[in-house]
Amino acid sequence: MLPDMGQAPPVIHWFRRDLRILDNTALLHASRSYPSVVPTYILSDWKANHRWTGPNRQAFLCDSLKALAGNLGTIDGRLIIRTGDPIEELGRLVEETGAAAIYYNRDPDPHGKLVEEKLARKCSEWGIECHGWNDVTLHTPDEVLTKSGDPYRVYTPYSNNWLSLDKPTPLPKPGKLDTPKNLRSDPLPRLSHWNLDTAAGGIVEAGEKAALGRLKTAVSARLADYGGMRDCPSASGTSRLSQDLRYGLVSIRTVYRRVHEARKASRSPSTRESMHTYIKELAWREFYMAILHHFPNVLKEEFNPDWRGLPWETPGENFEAWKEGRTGFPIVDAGMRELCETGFMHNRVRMIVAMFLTKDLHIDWREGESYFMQQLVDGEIASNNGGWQWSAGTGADAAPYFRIQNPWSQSKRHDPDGEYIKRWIPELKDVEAKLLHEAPEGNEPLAKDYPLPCLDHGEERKRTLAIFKKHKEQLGR
Ligand SMILES: Cc1cc2nc3c(=O)[nH]c(=O)nc-3n(C[C@H](O)[C@H](O)[C@H](O)COP(=O)(O)OP(=O)(O)OC[C@H]3O[C@@H](n4cnc5c(N)ncnc54)[C@H](O)[C@@H]3O)c2cc1C
Repeated sequence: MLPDMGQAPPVIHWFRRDLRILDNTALLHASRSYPSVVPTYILSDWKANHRWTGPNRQAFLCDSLKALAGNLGTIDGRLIIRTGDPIEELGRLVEETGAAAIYYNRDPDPHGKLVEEKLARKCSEWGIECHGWNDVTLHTPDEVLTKSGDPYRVYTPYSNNWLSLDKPTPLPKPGKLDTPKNLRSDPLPRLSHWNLDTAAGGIVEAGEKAALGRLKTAVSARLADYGGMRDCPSASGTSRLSQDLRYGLVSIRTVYRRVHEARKASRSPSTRESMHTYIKELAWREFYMAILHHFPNVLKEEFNPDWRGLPWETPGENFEAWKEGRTGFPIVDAGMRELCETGFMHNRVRMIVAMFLTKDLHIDWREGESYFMQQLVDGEIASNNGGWQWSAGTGADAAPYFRIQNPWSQSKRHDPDGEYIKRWIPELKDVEAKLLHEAPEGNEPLAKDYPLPCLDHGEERKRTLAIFKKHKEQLGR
């Protein structure tokens, strides 16, 4: 039996990475253009193993969908969940509901874009409208180009241009959605839907309300000293909004606007400077999305052609030790354990562990990129690829290959009292802080049950320089 839909046909809003009702471009347009909206989420049906995701992000997705279903109820909407191929499932839903259009916010990832192209073709076959909106970024990749119309390859000129553009303002909450009754929905998913077992225990709370709470805390208590604290992994000095931006629990317009207004209202030059620094981080996010858009080959190869074909080592025992936080380098191990236990790692430490993997263990950045995608709740293809290629020295505007961070001095500089290290490595809680930032003398481990360093940083640094130099010479550069 067809659902009771009254006279006018409904429209489908296809939720993807915009799991909120406030300031949601496509949802607002759908609700304004049609009297009734079918809010839909299509679950993927891969099982157990995925190269690009894992239990932490899926657990956060499950909880965010649950929160979304609740929020939709407040505006007479009902979340309809289906499972499988999005085009087939949307086609079925169009048939069942007689929907006149599909609305969605565009996905910046290459796979998402292919699906959108296919959907547009299908919608014209089905004789219905198809409306995609930019919502994930403040500016699309094609809005921020050089004077000659080319994509930027370097961050600073990109960000100068990006900062100079007028920013879109947040949109209001939609009115009533009046989702047709009697539509079938699959149940809200649990991890078992993907045959996944358990996720990390320390994942931040999911859902739009929690994300707006984090934004409020960031603006009122963290960003005034962002410039001073953002490199201190033991402090709560950053916004912690990355997973919220990844799933669209809060919109980038709202984040920008709140920070921009707080900055304007502040009389303190250092607060204003800090908030400006924060806004420039939002530009890094869009820079990497623009790189992925214009140069999708970065997912397969090095952005900088000079470094394609470098001889990486086969991952072995040391790769496992890196993943498990057992390398004997306390700052590296603390970061990897934070990742395991919370699905998050502080940015400064991400850089340290990524450089350690590529420059000390000589393991291909793609191995680290994939492992991060499986663990991170905020796993974002563009930022993750950008971060890994930056650390490996192979990416757009990357650290030059010869600037190899020393994990011991990084640790001393950014975690001088060892607070972060001791938080994640309880075996080291009684070790004097200064000993955490240098290779232990002789063959004495820092503590019982904590391993000796798995390598000599000085030696591996020399090897890396030699490998990169030889590769460059072979290319005749
Ligand atoms: C190897 C490596 C892998 C990374 N992988 C990811 C990833 O998968 N997803 C992800 O969102 N970020 C990634 N980053 C960037 C950065 O580490 C995180 O965005 C940041 O730690 C999130 O914490 P926050 O929200 O408190 O950040 P804040 O310091 O509060 O920054 C605010 C927002 O700006 C954006 N941002 C900040 N720094 C960067 C950056 N360097 N590149 C791109 N965007 C940035 C994020 O959206 C972040 O939420 C990676 C960095 C490295 C070095």
